[in-house]
Amino acid sequence: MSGRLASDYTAWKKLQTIYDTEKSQLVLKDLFAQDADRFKKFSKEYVSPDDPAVTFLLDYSKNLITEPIFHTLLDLVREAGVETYRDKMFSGEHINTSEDRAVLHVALRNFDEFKISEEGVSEVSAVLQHIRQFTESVRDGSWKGYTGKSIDTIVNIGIGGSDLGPVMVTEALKAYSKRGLTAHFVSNIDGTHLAETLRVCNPETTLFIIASKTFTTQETITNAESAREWFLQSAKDKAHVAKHFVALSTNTKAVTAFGISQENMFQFWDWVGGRYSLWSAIGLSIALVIGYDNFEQLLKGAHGMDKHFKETPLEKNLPVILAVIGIWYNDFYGSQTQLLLPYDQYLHKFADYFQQGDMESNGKFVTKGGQRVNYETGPIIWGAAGTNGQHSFYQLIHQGTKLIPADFIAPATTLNPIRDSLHHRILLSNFFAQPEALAFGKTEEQVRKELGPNASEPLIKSKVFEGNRPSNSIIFPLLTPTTLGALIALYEHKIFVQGVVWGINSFDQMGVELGKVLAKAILAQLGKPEDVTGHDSSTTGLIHYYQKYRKE
Ligand SMILES: O=P(O)(O)OC[C@H]1O[C@](O)(CO)[C@@H](O)[C@@H]1O
Repeated sequence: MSGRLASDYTAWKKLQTIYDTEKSQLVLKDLFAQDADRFKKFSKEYVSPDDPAVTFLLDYSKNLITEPIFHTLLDLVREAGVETYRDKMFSGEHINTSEDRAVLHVALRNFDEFKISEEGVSEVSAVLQHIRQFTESVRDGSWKGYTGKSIDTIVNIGIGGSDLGPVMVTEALKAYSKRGLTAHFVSNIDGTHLAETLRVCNPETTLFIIASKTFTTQETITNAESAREWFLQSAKDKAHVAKHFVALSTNTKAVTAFGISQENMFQFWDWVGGRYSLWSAIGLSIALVIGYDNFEQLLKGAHGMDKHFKETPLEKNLPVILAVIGIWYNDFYGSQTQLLLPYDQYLHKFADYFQQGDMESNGKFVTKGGQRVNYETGPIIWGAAGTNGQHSFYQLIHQGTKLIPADFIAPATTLNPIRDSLHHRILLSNFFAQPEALAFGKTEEQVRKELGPNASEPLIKSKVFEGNRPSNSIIFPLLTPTTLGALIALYEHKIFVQGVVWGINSFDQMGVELGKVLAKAILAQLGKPEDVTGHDSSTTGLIHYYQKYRKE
C-alpha cells in the first residue's frame, strides 16, 4: 500500500532470479526426500492468544518453496512495509486513501484491547448491546408482529458484503442455530429471488432486515420497497412497518426516509468496508440465527487472529505465510487462480464469500500512487465443498495444463457423527488424499507396472499424474463460532498483506461503478427503440431484440 511498484523491490528481483534459475529443481517429491524435517519446518500450529481451544494447524510444506525462497518472500513483505501498514490499519490511519477512510473492521471485534481513536469506534459496544437486546427479544418470542404473533422468519435483504458474509456464516454455523427461526437471504434484483422467498413467508410472522451500508444500492432498495409493498397488502397500516422492518446502515437519513424509525436502525460507520462488515450490524441476521453469545464468540475468534497478525514475527505469522505463498504462484509461476476447498459441508459458501473478499479487494491494476502495475495482482478465487468438487473440476487440477494452488480446509471432528463418524472418516480420507495426489502424482513407470504389458501407450499416458501441484492444508478440531471467526480473519489479513505488497488500495471498489452507471442510463431507454441512443451496435441490437418481446 506504499503505492510503489512491487517489481521495483530488491526482494522481488531476487525472487525472479530464483524462479528463473531454480524452477526445475523445485520438485515436491525431491524436496520431501531431501529433508525429513520438511513438514516440521513448513507447518505451524495456531493457538489463539485469547483461548487455547481455538487452534488449527497450517501445513504449507506441499508448496514449491525452499527455506531461502520463503525467507526472500518475507524480505519482500518487509521491504513493502507490511508491518508499518498493518500498524497504520490498527491505529485507524486513513489507509483507504482514495476514499480518505480508516479501515477498521478490527475495531468491531476489539473488546477494548487495541487503542483506536476514530469517530464511531467508541459506539461499537453500544451497537452490540442493541443487537443483543433485539436478537433476544426476537428469539424469545417477546418481539411481536402486527397481529401479536412472534417472529418465525427473517428475510435479510442486501447484496455483496451486506449479504455474502451473513449467508456464509449462517450456513457455516447452522449447527448452532435456533430451530424454529427460518432465515432467508434476498440479494438479486431479479424479481424471482424475492417472489420465491415471499411465497413461503407469512407477513404476520416475518421480519425484514434491510442491510445496506449506503442505503442507496439499487438492488437492495428496490427489493426492500417491493417487500414493504407485499407486507402492506396484508398489514394495511403503515404504522405496522415498525414491527416488521429494521435497517442496518450508515445512512440514517435514507433509512428514516424509507420509513424505518431510528430505534429500529442498527448503526455502523464508513470505516467498515462492505466486504469486511459481517462483524458489524450487518451481522444482525447471524446473531438472530445463532444467538448473540455465539455471535460474540465469532467476533472473539477473529480478535484472537487480529492479535496474532499484529504481534507475531513474520516467519510465524499465518496470514503473512499464506499471503507470500500466494504471491509466489501468482506473480512468478503465473497462476491465475486460487482454490478454496473446505472439506466441510457447513463451509460450502466459504469460497463464494471470499470471491468478493479477495477479488473486490485486490482486483486492481493501478497502485495507490496511480501507476499501472507490470505484474499480476489479485487471483481469481473459486472453490467448492469437498468431496463435490472432486466429482466436478478436480480432473483439471490433477491433469490439466494449469498450475492451480489450492487450500484444503477441514475439521478433525464432525458436528454430525452419524454412523459412528463413518461419513467423516471417508470425508477426511479424501481431504488427506487429494493434496498427496496433487503433490506426488503417479509416474509412467507406476502406471505401466499396474496395467501390465498389454496396455496401449495412449492409455498409459492418460493415467499419468505429473504431480508437483501445490497446496496448503488447514485442519482444526471442530467448527465452532470462535474457530470460524479466526479462519475468516486469517484470510482477511492475507488479502491485506498481498494488497500492501502489490501497492494497491485493497479497500475501495471503483471497478463496480461503470456497469452501474451504464445500467442506469439504459434503464431510461428501455421503452421505445428510438430512445436507444449512444451505444455500440451490439448493445443497441441486444436492446432492440428485447424490445420486440417486452410485455410490460
Ligand atoms: O451495503 P451496500 O451499500 O448496499 O453495498 C453493497 C455492496 O455493493 C458494493 O459497493 C459494490 O458491489 C460492495 O462493496 C458492497 O458490499
